[in-house]
Amino acid sequence: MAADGWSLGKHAFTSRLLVGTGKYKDFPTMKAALAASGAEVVTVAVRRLDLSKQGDESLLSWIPQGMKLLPNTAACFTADEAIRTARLGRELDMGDLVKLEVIGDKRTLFPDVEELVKAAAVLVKEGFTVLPYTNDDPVTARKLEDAGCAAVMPLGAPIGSGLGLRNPYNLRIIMETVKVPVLVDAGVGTASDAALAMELGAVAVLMNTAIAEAKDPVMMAEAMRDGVAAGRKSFLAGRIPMKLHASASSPMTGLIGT
Ligand SMILES: CC(=O)[C@@H](O)[C@H](O)COP(=O)(O)O
Repeated sequence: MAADGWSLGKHAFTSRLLVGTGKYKDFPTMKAALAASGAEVVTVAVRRLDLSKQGDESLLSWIPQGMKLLPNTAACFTADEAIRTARLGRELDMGDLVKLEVIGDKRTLFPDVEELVKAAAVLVKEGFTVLPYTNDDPVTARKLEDAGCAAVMPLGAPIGSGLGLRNPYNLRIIMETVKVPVLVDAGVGTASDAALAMELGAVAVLMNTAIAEAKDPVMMAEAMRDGVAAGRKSFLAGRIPMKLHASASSPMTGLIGT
C-alpha cells in the first residue's frame, strides 16, 4: 500500500495514533509504551510540567527521540487561562502546535465550547496550529473550523472513562460537516474502540488512559497501534453494505443435482 500520510498545518505524519503522557506508574514504563505505540505525536500538559525538575526527573527527558511534542492546555477553565498556557508552551520552545482544552465542568471534564471557540480564534491569529478538544457537536465543530483550527478533536467519551465511542453517529456527522481533519480524542477503552473510530473515517485517534492504566501498558500500546492501523485499512477498503437477510457465500447456480 502506498504511504498513507496526513498532516496538521505544516506537520506531516504517517502514524494515526497520538498518545498522552499522564497516569503512567513511572517514566520508564511511559517511555516504553510511547515507543511501542509507534505514535509520532505525544501530548504534554503544560500546566503539569514541573520545570524545576531536570535530567531523569523531568518528564520531557523520557519522551522518545523524534516524537513531536503537542503541548496541551489541560486544567484550564477559561479562554484566558488556556491562551496564557498555550503562550507559555511556545515560550518553552514546544513549537506551534497546541491541543486546546477549555474545561467547563470538573466532574465530567466536558469542554466549555463558548470559551473554546473564543480561545481558538485568538490563538489562530497568534500563529498557533490549534487542535481543539471539543464535544461531539457538529455545530461547534463548524465554528472551530471557521475560527481557523487545523483540526477538530471531538471526544469519544469523557476523558479517562474508557467508555469507547458513545455517539458514533454524531462523529460521522462531524466528519461530513468539516473539511479539516477530525481526530477522535478521549474515552477510548480498548483497541476495538480505536479501530471503530478509524472505520468511521477519523483521520487519527488521540488517547492516554487506555494505554497508561492498562495492566500491561506496552502491550496495550501495541494493540492500539494495530487497532488504529486495522481500522484505517478497513475504512480505505470499504465495508460491505449491511443486509438484513443471508446471501450465500457460494453461488447457488449450477449446483450438481439441480
Ligand atoms: C492526554 C489528554 O490530552 C487527554 O486529555 C485526552 O483527552 C485523552 O483522553 P483519554 O485519557 O480518555 O484517552
